[in-house]
Amino acid sequence: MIYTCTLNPSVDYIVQVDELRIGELNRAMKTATFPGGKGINVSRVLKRLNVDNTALGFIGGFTGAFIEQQLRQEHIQFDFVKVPGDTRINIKLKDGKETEINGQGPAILPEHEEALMQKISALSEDDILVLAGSIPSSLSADVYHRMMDKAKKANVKVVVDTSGPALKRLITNQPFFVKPNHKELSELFDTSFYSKEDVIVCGRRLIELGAENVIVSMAGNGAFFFNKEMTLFAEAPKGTVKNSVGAGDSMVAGFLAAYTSGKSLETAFAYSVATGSATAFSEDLCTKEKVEQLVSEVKVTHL
Ligand SMILES: Nc1ncnc2c1ncn2[C@@H]1O[C@H](COP(=O)(O)OP(=O)(O)OP(=O)(O)O)[C@@H](O)[C@H]1O
Ligand SMILES: O=P(O)(O)OC[C@@]1(O)O[C@H](CO)[C@@H](O)[C@@H]1O
Repeated sequence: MIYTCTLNPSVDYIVQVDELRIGELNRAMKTATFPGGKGINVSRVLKRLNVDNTALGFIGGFTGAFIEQQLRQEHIQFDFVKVPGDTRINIKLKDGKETEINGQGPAILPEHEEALMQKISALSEDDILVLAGSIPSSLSADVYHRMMDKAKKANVKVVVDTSGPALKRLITNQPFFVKPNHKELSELFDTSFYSKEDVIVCGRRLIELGAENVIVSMAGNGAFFFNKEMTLFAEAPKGTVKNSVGAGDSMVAGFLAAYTSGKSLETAFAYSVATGSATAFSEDLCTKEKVEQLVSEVKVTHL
């Protein structure tokens, strides 16, 4: 079973305005509300790709109830730890550009953290654990590290989709799969990228540091795949971007859906890119039909 873990889920409130005027009254042309948070997005896309999974994490209040209700409607299993306080609301403002304001989220108490750790300890070999998203400020920065230790003791494969110091700390713990975008990768090595070769150098360094499989996404400019045996590149399919929120999470889901169904790593990489673009070209997260349609457009080359 695949388990996703979202320490700080969100209700994503999408607000579309003609032109955002700071300091003035803006009237929305369109609004929408989605259950969000990186792990929850991975869960939703996996389910759309017919992969059963369970969403873990912390949830609370009326916003938490909304997320649970939406997941129930989509027949996604969840086993959240309930916390006092409301799950955050993240505002995604669209006026041709995308401006995001992510909330803080409720405080997590030690007993809640312990309850989640117990769920992680109960995972077993053949399970995959996806650790995705930011760490709430009330938890210590090494929380993912401790979760990963528990999971690895039980031979659980761990997938990491986070950034900054948390990502740096986790790489040496040999995650099965990580998916930074090019900006997160350059920040990780405190450098700037001027060419694709620069990206390749840092991508390969993640493998040397311990990651088993790495995808580095570069939005419309395609993506790289790295492991000990190969380096691959894929162009992103062409299309009109409607929403990039969750495109990266969709890549994680696409890769895992293909990999767990026994496809080769090359094919899983192509699925990953197709799934990311299928979400980028959709209002909400992608559909399976859109992914199937785009995957034939993704040409993978060995470098
Ligand atoms: N302009 C685009 N054209 C085609 N595909 C795109 C475009 N932007 C994003 N994608 C698809 O989405 C994937 C992930 O995009 P990106 O590199 O922005 O990841 P990310 O920053 O992790 O995303 P997120 O917005 O979810 O944080 C890309 O690899 C690509 O498949
Ligand atoms: O604040 P974090 O945890 O870094 O990111 C949260 C978030 O921006 O990521 C998802 C898209 O990847 C959204 O659903 C959600 O609002």
